[in-house]
Parts: sequence; C-alpha cells; structure tokens
Amino acid sequence: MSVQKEDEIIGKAYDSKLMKRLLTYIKPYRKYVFLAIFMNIVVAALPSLRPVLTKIAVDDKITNHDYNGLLLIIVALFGILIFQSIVQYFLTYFTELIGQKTIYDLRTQLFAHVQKLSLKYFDKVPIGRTVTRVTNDVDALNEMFSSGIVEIFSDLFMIIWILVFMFWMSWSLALITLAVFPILIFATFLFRRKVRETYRDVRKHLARLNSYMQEHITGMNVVQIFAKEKDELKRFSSINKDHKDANIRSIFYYAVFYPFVELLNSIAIGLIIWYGGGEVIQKHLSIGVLFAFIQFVEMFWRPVRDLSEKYNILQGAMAASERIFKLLDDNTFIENPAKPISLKNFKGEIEFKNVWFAYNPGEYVLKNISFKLKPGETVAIVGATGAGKTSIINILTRFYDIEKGSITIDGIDIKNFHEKELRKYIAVVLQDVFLFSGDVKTNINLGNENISEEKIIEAAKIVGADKFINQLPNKYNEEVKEKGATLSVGQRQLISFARALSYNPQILILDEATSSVDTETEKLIQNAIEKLLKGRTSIVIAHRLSTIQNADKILVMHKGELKEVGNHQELLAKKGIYYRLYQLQYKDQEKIKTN
Ligand SMILES: Nc1ncnc2c1ncn2[C@@H]1O[C@H](COP(=O)(O)OP(=O)(O)OP(=O)(O)O)[C@@H](O)[C@H]1O
Repeated sequence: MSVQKEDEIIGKAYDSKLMKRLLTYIKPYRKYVFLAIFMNIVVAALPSLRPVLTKIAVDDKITNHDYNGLLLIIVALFGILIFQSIVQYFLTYFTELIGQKTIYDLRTQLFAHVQKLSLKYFDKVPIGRTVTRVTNDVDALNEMFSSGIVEIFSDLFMIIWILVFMFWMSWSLALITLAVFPILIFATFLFRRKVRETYRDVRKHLARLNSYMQEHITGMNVVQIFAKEKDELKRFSSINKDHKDANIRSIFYYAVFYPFVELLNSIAIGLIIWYGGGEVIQKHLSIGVLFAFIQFVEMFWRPVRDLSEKYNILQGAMAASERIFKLLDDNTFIENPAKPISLKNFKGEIEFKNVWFAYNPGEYVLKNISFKLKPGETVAIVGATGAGKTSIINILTRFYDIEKGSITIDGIDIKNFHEKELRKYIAVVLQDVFLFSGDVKTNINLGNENISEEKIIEAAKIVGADKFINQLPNKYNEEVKEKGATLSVGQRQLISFARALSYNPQILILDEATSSVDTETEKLIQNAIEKLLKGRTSIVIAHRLSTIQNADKILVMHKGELKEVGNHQELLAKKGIYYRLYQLQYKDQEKIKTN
C-alpha cells in the first residue's frame, strides 16, 4: 500500500485485535484505570440524584410548606455538587495521567524502533510520514486513552442511571421520553457515515499539506534562487483550499447534527409536558415527578450526544493505531548474528570477494566486486556519478546487506559482527556533513562521555579546526544551529573530521566533498585528511588529486563494475578509463597546483 493511501485509511471504529494490542499499553496502569472507572460510576450517578431531590422538594416540602425540609434539600443539592466537583477533579487527573503515561511509553518504543530500522526503510518511507506516526498519530491515541475509554464508561453509566431512575419514577413518562429515540439513532447513524467520509478527506488533504510544506521548506533555497515563490504559493493555496473546504464540509455536518439533537430534545420535553401535564391535571401524577422528568430529559441527551463524538475519537484512534502498529511491525532490520564475534587484535584488513549488491531486487548496482586492503592502506575509489562508489561504503558499514559474495574484516565476514561492534571499528565522514543542534563540543563527541573535553580539543587541534573554533564567541560551547546553518562549508567539514578523529576508529571511510572552498581552507582540509588517513585502513571516495596520488590503490568504478585497480602512475600508463577520467576531471586541479 502506498504511504499516501496509508494516511487515508479510516477503518473501523472498533477492531478487537487492535484494541487488545492497545490495551497492553494501559496494562501497567490498570490500577488507575479501575480507579477512574469506579469514580466514573459515582460521578455518573450523582447528577441523576438531582431530579430525584427536586421531586421530593416539590411534592413533599413545597406543597406541605416545610421550609426546614426545603432548606435541607437545598443543602443536599449543594453538597452533591461540591462532592461531584471533587470527584471530577481526581477523575480528570487520573484519566490524563493514564493517557500521558501510555503515550510516553508508546513514543519511546516508536523512537527506539525507528532508530533500529535499516536505511532500506527510510528509502521507501518519506521522513514526514514517520514523524507523523510518532507525533500526530500518537496524539490521536492519547485522546482515546485519556478521555475516550474512560468517558465512554461514564456516558454509558449515566444513561443507565437515568433510565433506572426514570422507570422507577414513572414508566409511562420514561417510555414517552424514549419515543424520539429511534429518530435519534437513525440521525446518529447518518451523521457518523458522513463524518467518516469527511474525516478521511480532511486527513488526506492534511497529509498533502504537510508533505508539501516539509518539502518546500527543505528546498527553500532552490525556490528562492529560481524566484519560484509566486508559483509555489499558488500551488500551496490550492492545496490549502482543498484542506479548508474539506474541513468546512465536515463542520457542516456537525452544524446540522447538533441543533437537530437539540430539536429532538425539545420535542421530548414538549411531549413530557403535554402528556405529563395532562396526567398531573387528572391527578395521576405528582407535579414533582413532572419537574424531575424535565430535568432527566435534558440530562439524558448529553451522554447520548457525547457517545457519537466518542465514536469519532475511537475511529481516529483505531486508524492511528493501525498505522503505528504497521511501523512497529516493520522489520526492515539488519540481522545480527546469534553469537556475534568480537575482534581481540584488530589489524584492519578488508576484503571484498565477488560482491553483488542491489537496492531493489534484481537491479544490481555493484557487480562482482573484489579487492583487498592491507592494514593501514588507503584506497581511493573513483568513477563517474552513479558508478557505485557510495554503495561500496553503504555495504561495508552494513547500512544495506549484500546479495552475493562476502566482505571480510581481518578474515571474518562482517555478518558475524554485531552491527554496533562493526560500526565501532569504522568512522564515516560524509560529503554532506550533518551537524546537530547543540554546541560545537557535543557535535564532535556526539554526546559520548568517554570522549573527554581534552580529547575533543586534541582532535580539533590535529585536524586544524581549533583555530576557527577559538575565534567563536563561546569557543567549544558555541551553539550550533540546526544542520550547522551558522557555519561555513569548510568549517563544518573540519568539525566532522574532528568528530571522526575523536572516535579514533581503526577503519576510516571518507566521502570527500566536491564543494570548492577557499585556498586557505582547502589547505587545512588537505592537511586534515592526511592526518586522518595516517595509520588506519581507509577508503576514500576521492575528488582531490592529492588524495588520489597518495593512495596505495585506486579502484576505478564504471557502471557498478570494478574496471581498473592500481596506483596513480600505473593507471595513467594503462591509458584506460582512469586516464580519460584524469584528463577530464583532475588535470585542472594539477594546473591549479602548479600555478
Ligand atoms: N537508496 C537507493 N535506492 C535505490 N537505488 C539507489 C539508491 N542509492 C543509489 N542508488 C542507485 O545505485 C547506483 C549507484 O549509486 P551510488 O550512490 O553508489 O553512486 P556513486 O558512484 O556514489 O555516485 P555519486 O558520485 O553521484 O555519488 C545509481 O544508479 C543510483 O541510482
């Protein structure tokens, strides 16, 4: 099912399988749930006592001119109200507590799960959808866990209590009150059907609105540089209008349904006054009962109307939980071995043996790749765009698993390591440096407390980042904005080098940035790279001629195949793909160097 479609599911209002699974989240807090249900029974019964007391006041006290008795009834009524407010306070507190605690657990579980998912999952699901699961969808459940489930009990109890008291006082008037009930049920049925349709529409348009916003904020620089603001605003306005119209349609049904329920309520009261009044005149009924019934009818309608609203909450929650569970059941994981191996004496030898790899089944992007790297060697991978360079990195780090062949480190297949262990050996510096919001320090050690401040500064000094960091107003404590927006490209790269170095990995993977920086920064970066590569087995997707010339080996990739292997001089002498690539891409760099 497409993700778009997934957002349009509205499903059933009640699905026992989903509900069973949802209830497991409340289980740890069941004592609060029972307490809340008990308080609900009490709270639901209290309002029904009011008409009963009114009847006593009218029939026994007022007609008999019993002022003291009347005062007592008023005190009792007041007492009930106070008591009801107190119980209501605790009830609200406990229901919110249940809701908040359960969604806290669920959110934590979701985030932990998302972190474990392999990159394959993120290839197929847009980020916005995953974020929606953890935020909006979980919120929909909050409403159900807190008010939903518990209040359904309260509404049902209230209806039961009112019915009990009504039939106890006068069964004929009770039946008259219920006369309009079939119409109400029919109206509710129609209302629910219409609201369900509009609810789906609103969701669909909201999902479109969100993804449009997200995409355009991310690509704001492209929008602005090509002066596309007007066109984009036009498109956005049309999506926004669809969303608004869908909402207005849904409000229309609410606007019709609620007054209609009020109308039915008034008709019921009219019937009571007409029939009950006649009974009072004929002295078959006391006036107090008539008063009580008018109150009962007014009270009766609220929980009935609320129940149809609860239906919507339940429906939204069921659909949300279906989407949440789908994410929780997504097992796009990298499988870890039952008995993972840990290397004692790490040497750092890497070997690819006849490796075949495809992102999508059957579409091989790496074909029969074999090469060997001795400990401490540096290999540079070169090739045209789309040749498969990044894919080699992706499979060595096990972001993806290979189809055929083997990759070994010190003779051991990487599938025999726990993925965490494997990634402990390797540090990756990507072309697109990702900085998190926080300070410079935590962007270097990524919050790892084993990497002390001294080590951070030492790493920054070695790669030559400390000079610019020391010029920042707060030095290592300087705040870094989201994605490092306040730093230059070169500065971001230097920080990422310091990050890699502070982790002191045995294997280093480096995707050299192609972006041009000023000569001074370029020199800094080249120096930093040299220091980073020293003494470790390194794989570099190389764009700098200096890196390539210093590499022990160069792998020349072409359309997923390894076409040539050798060092710079050997490959030039061959006059093959590398030679042509050199003429096209790297010669200019040499010219700049010699100038
Ligand atoms: N996540 C993915 N899902 C499906 N196909 C992918 C994915 N990533 C890359 N590819 C495809 O795999 C092939 C190799 O891509 P790769 O990123 O390894 O190339 P590259 O040599 O690193 O290119 P560049 O120099 O442009 O970064 C390309 O045809 C690309 O379209």
